[in-house]
Amino acid sequence: MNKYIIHGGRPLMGEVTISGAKNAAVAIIPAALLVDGVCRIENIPQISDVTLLFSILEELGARVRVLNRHTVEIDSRHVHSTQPSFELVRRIRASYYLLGALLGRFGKATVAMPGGCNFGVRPIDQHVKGFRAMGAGVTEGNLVQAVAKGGRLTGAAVYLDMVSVGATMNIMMAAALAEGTTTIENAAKEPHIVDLANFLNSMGADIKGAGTDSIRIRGVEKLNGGTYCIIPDQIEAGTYMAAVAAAGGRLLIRNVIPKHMDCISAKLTEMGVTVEEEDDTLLVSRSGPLQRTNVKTQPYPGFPTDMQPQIAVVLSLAQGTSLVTEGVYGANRFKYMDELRRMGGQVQVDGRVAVIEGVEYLTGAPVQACDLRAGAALVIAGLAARGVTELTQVQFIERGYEDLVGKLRSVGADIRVEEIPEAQEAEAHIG
Ligand SMILES: CC(=O)N[C@H]1[C@@H](OP(=O)(O)OP(=O)(O)OC[C@H]2O[C@@H](n3ccc(=O)[nH]c3=O)[C@H](O)[C@@H]2O)O[C@H](CO)[C@@H](O)[C@@H]1O
Ligand SMILES: C=C(OP(=O)(O)O)C(=O)O
Repeated sequence: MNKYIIHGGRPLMGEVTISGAKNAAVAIIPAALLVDGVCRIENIPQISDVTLLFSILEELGARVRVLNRHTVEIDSRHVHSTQPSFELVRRIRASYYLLGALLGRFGKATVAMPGGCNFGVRPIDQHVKGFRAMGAGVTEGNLVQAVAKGGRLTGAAVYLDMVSVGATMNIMMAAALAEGTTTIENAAKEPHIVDLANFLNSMGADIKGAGTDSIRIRGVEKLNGGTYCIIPDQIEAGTYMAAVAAAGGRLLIRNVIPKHMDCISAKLTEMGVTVEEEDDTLLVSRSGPLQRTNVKTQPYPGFPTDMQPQIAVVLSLAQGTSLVTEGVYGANRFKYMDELRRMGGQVQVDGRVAVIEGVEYLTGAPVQACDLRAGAALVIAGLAARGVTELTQVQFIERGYEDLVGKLRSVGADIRVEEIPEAQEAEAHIG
């Protein structure tokens, strides 16, 4: 296991290039199982969730050929299993997409309940409701088993009880090869929903309305191979923006879709950060003091929950008192606040609301990542803090950020990876 050692207090200066979007890639890779041909996928981020999905697909019989750092070819013509192994599936959230993809293509799937960041219970009842509406029999337990009546799903009208990214994408996948038309109402509108629809359409699907709250999928007989390039990662870009806001400096962020960043740019601008947009870049700088503001996380185009910990760290350094309301998950997404307190953050959590009294500076300390974005937020805190921060449990960060340490080092951050000796690791586990 590794840890990150961060010497804080250096402004970030230079350029950083954003990788492909994690939450698009982790849907598009399983969606390649729907394709009876070869998909060439470009701009794949090099993150551990992606590596794990490749292993799962290979185990099912798909051929995954890595062409270069960011391009793969997936050939799903010879898939021979619809039951990925429990051990692999339970490590990531996105494995729920295996259900929609396998059920859509082969009429059956047996998949363990997914893992991912632990924010308390993360049910998949809306996914299951959609599959059942489309004529699947579904049994739930540690394993979710789904079988389409007559071997093929039938198009249906699905109204989601809450806006769910996962359910919208999973139902879209299942419906792509169903008999007839499926509609999803109250659908999620995140950029990765549109990206998945574009991927499937480029392979021959007939999906309209992605990016609105009403999506219509006309089932087709077959999807053929093709080439697709994944969108840039909104949250990775937002994380670098938050890092400049907290540590100061001036960063040119390349390979972004500025429209996707509006919800984050608007908040940072309110706080006194300068954000200048060009075609596919953002120039972000902060020299003066940070101003307080309130943030509430919401489905897109609202402020993303996956940026909540990072913005909270920035607000912990702003003048005055800010409120951060977690509108998508519950208080469990505030677990990292204990670690921020160790660094001198003045924060209190009351249910879904965190009250943040800005402090003049944070102080480096030994802290632990409890999930992916919490880990990224603590890196940002470490970059801005006085002194040295030692961050452990960084495997969470590596689930979703490609080479975070290398990219930060290239813009002047003093951060390095250190291996934790086995003896120390064992001690930490006993403690
Ligand atoms: C792999 C992936 O893309 N993960 C993202 C996805 O997670 P995920 O797809 O799990 O998130 P959802 O949008 O489904 O969840 C939104 C809310 O709805 C609830 N819910 C969801 C489905 C369901 O069947 N029943 C139910 O009650 C969830 O508990 C949560 O409170 O979107 C989240 C919200 O943008 C992001 O934080 C995650 O990074
Ligand atoms: C919550 C996240 O990921 P996952 O849903 O994969 O756990 C995230 O990307 O912030």
